[in-house]
Formats: sequence, C-alpha cells, structure tokens
Amino acid sequence: MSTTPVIDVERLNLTYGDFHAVKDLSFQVGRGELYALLGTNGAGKTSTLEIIEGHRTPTSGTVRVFGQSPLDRATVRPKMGIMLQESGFSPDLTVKESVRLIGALTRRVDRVERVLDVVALTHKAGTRVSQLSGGEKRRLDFATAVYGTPELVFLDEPTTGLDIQSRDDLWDVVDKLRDDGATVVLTTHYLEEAQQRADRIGLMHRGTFHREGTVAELTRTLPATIRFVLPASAPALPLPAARERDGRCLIETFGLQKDLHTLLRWSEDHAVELRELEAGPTRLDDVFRSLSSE
Ligand SMILES: Nc1ncnc2c1ncn2[C@@H]1O[C@H](COP(=O)(O)OP(=O)(O)OP(=O)(O)O)[C@@H](O)[C@H]1O
Repeated sequence: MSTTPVIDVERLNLTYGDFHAVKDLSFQVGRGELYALLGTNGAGKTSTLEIIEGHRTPTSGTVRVFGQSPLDRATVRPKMGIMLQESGFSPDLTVKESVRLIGALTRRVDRVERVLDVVALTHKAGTRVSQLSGGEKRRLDFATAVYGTPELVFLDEPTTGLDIQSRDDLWDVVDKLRDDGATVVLTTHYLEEAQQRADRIGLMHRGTFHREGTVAELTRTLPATIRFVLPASAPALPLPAARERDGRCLIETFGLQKDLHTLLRWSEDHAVELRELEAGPTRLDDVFRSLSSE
C-alpha cells in the first residue's frame, strides 16, 4: 500500500496584497484519515482549502494532492468531492438535473438515482432547487461529495442548517465513504462534531497552526474542570476555586479524580449540596476559548 500522503502541504504561504493570510503552513493528511481544519474566523482555513482544491495559486510553498499539483486539475479533480458552503446550483434546475450536472462537472461515474437515495432526496427529484428547504439544499450540496464515491472528500461546514436526523444520516454516509477508503477533510464550527469524528485536528489562528494533533493531544495540555453551585452559607472549600456569579464555582485541575474525591468527601462531611455538579476533561471549546483570548 502506498504511504504517500493524500495531502502534503509544505511551508505554504498566501498573501492578499500586503496581507499575509497563510503563514508557512505545513501538514499532511494520510489515506483514510478524517482531518478537521478548525480555527477562529479569518484564520485562513478557506484560503488553505482553496489552494488544496486547486482553486487558488499559493504565493510560495508546495502542495501535493495524491502526489501531484492540485493545479493539474484534469488528473486530480476527478478524485475530489468538494462540498462547499454553498454549491450555487441554478435555482431553475430540478434536483435530479443538478445531481446529473455534478457527474458532468466531476467526470465521475455514478447512477443519479443512487446518489438521490444516499442523500435522501429521491422524493424531491423533480423539484426545482429554488423550492427546496435550507436543509434539503444542504443535502443536495452533499451530493457533490457523494457522487461517484470520490477518494478525497472536502466537507465545508457540512451540517450547518441540518436537523439532528439529517446530521446523523450525513455522518452515516461519511462513515460509509470512509469504509470504502475515502480520506475526508472537514471544516466546522461545531467543535463537538470535530471532537467526535476527527482522527486529527489542525487548529488555525491568524494564518498558522496554533496546535495540531489528535483531540487527546490537543486537550491534554489544558486542565480538566469541576463546576458546581455552592450555597451562600457553605464553609470554605478544600480546594482553590474561581468564584463566578450566583455561587457558581469552577475548579481547574490536572488531577481530576483525586480532586473530585476530595471535594465529594468535603461536601459529605459538611452536609453541603453541590448543585449542578459537572466534572469532565477539557473540551475542544475550552481549547478554542484559550486561543481566542491570546
Ligand atoms: N480575496 C481576498 N482578498 C483579501 N483578503 C482576503 C481575501 N480572501 C480572504 N481574505 C482575508 O484573509 C484572511 C483569511 O480568510 P479565510 O477566508 O481564509 O479565513 P477562514 O479561516 O476561512 O475564516 P472564517 O472561519 O471566518 O470563514 C481573512 O482575514 C480574510 O479577510
């Protein structure tokens, strides 16, 4: 089996006039991986993806997709399924005509009926795009990533506007694509989805990676949290805690189990109820907040 990464980005730079949008970015995505490119607004995610997808030329650096320049569109493009934030299908086309158009544009082979079934739009095949609901439009956008079972799939905010059932359905389809060997690059502002789904995450901030690694690697550097509400009459806590409004307390710790044990024993000894008690490891949201405040 080939060990060449599906995506290989080396010292990528992009400037818009004198604005340096992507700065010396390097990363690789291996075959079969789900890689989430996350970041603050304006971090440079879209710019980076546009270069990898072959829509934009970098100012400097090298990008290889399947070992080739993404600007070599005739070779690389048929292997990519790109679900943009908005595909821009003509509002006058029907759903079926739009799906057929994907086949013509990507030059991949598939059956339109199969794709309609996979994205649950068979019952809307004859409906014009202009008459679809927001979630249905999003499922039609998703057809671009499904048509012809591409080897590399880009999902740009794929679940925005989808109800919970449609989200689960979409992820089931993505799982199937991955079972067939597809590599997936995801961008999303739903950090929980990235945390659950991604093998690795690149966290961008101001044009460069702030952190990169597995979710475990990203969260390991931050303390776990214990949150609860304390009655006003409670005696002094056994551990240092930040006091927030209305008796809310926050303990940050690298020894979650030990500190939780200390706290629970203290509450029992003093007959103090810790209301709304929550304890858990750092979530990706917390990593993001620490980033935004830098
Ligand atoms: N065509 C352009 N001309 C000039 N500046 C641009 C252009 N496109 C993007 N930028 C700037 O480059 C920076 C990176 O933009 P980009 O769209 O790549 O960020 P992003 O991480 O995708 O952001 P978001 O999460 O807000 O969509 C931003 O500051 C943006 O204003």
